[in-house]
Amino acid sequence: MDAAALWQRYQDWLYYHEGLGFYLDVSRMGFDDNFLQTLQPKLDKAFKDLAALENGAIANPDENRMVGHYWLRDPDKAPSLELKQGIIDTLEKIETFVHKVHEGEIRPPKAPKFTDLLSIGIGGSALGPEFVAEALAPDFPPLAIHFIDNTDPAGIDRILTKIRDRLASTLVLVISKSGGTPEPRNGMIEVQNAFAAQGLDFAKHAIATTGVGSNLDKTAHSQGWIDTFPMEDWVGGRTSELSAVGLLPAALQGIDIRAMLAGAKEMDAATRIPDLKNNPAALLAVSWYYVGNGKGEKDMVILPYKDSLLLFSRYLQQLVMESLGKEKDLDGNIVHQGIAVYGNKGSTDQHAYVQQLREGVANFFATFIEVLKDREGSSPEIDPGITSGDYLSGFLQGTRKALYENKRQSITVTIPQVNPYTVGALIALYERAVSIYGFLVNVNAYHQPGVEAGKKAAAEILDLQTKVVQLIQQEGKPMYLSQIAEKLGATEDIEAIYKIVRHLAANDRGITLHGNLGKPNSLTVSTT
Ligand SMILES: O=P(O)(O)OC[C@H]1O[C@](O)(CO)[C@@H](O)[C@@H]1O
Repeated sequence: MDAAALWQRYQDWLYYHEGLGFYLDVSRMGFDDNFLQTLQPKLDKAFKDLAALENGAIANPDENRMVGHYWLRDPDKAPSLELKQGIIDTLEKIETFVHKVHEGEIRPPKAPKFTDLLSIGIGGSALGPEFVAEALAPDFPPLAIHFIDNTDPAGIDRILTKIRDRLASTLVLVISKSGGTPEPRNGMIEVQNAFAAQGLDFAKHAIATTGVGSNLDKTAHSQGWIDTFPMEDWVGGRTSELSAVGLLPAALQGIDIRAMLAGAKEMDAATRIPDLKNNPAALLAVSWYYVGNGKGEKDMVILPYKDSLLLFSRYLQQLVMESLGKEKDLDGNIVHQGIAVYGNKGSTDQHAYVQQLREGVANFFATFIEVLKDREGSSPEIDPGITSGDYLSGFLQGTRKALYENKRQSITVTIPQVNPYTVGALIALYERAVSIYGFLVNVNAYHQPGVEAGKKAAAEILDLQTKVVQLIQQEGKPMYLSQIAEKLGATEDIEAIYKIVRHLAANDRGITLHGNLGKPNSLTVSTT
């Protein structure tokens, strides 16, 4: 396509939303009118299905749940007065609580005010709060946030060491919808130990966001924690940033949560329009469908040219991959759907993996996230008439052009600046695009059976570990791995047994390995 035709295509397809100051450019995706015509019936159906979803249809058949994250920013859209009131009440409760914490009315027993916030959660109960903290937290927030988002002991130590001197003024927020996920439970217990070691009353520092009636909810109530906040049944983890999950930590950091909700509401209104050219979420979903043949054949590389949006790709990774990565479609056919997502930030990535994007395997499409405003205040000139921001902008344009010249397709999302309003809008945009794409490829975007399988397998390993240790202790003499496996009636699990004892031995857990470490069959295992 020559320059004039490309410029025309750019203008023909440019989406602009005045209220949000938001642009979407899909001109560098190669679809044509023919393709769009073919897809139109599916798209019309997706619009209808999505409207039904927003009206309260059961969209998650195997869990018999509604999917209502859209109602969080527009409670009038909730399908019942009770749900609407619940949303309003939770928001007010968050604001009242946060005000009291900031004013020192809710305070720790041994300090005048809370100074730090330790958020414990994983997946959807961490990625949104982490992304928003990185994007929006003020430089000197009323409470500085820290995250424990894994069961890595060294990772937990790192955070606890960092806040050791301020534990007495740390508010701990445990987030878990199910209230039974092992990683946050482990984090919570480790943090409880750290509080106990300093003679601090953990319960007087702790709050939880969780499903009403969950184990975590029960623990919080029975131990007399400061408060609990509900995570509604109809909000999935990966779409929970604008529920109490994300709003509470954001507000505690001094982020304007009403503006986040307003941005999302405005984007929801824009993406509800059943007309491709006037609906940015549909434009995204259709572009993804086109480029990956409706089978996710191309990876989505997210390139935000703004440091504060660094974690957007990690956030989107869960939203997109946990929603769309499915073995079966809604009719039970094996489809192995999904779109792989990765990314970091520009222009940093240009010095890392953009070389491959331009010249290597063409298995991706890029999404540039452009922010028009460089910084608050004026910029010094680096070269005559040129600022650092001009460089950043130039690098974005240059990379987009270089990719296009090599037949690598791209989308460009442009926002005026990074603020609560635009971040709320970005979250809503991708939530809706994922929903539409899910309907286009006919998968249930609201469950995650694959993750459940991994959790089950992990629980079996821990069960096996208990049995292995008991056996070695009972036998009281060195045993070969094959003997352990046989005695436990677990010959198929010999590799797992080997890895269990190797891990225990590496951590001085009362197990020793003798023999050639490179030849597992030669090893004997005994108590230390
Ligand atoms: O909030 P919870 O119940 O602890 O779950 C955390 C995460 O785990 C998952 O269920 C996957 O295992 C995610 O969908 C969820 O965001």
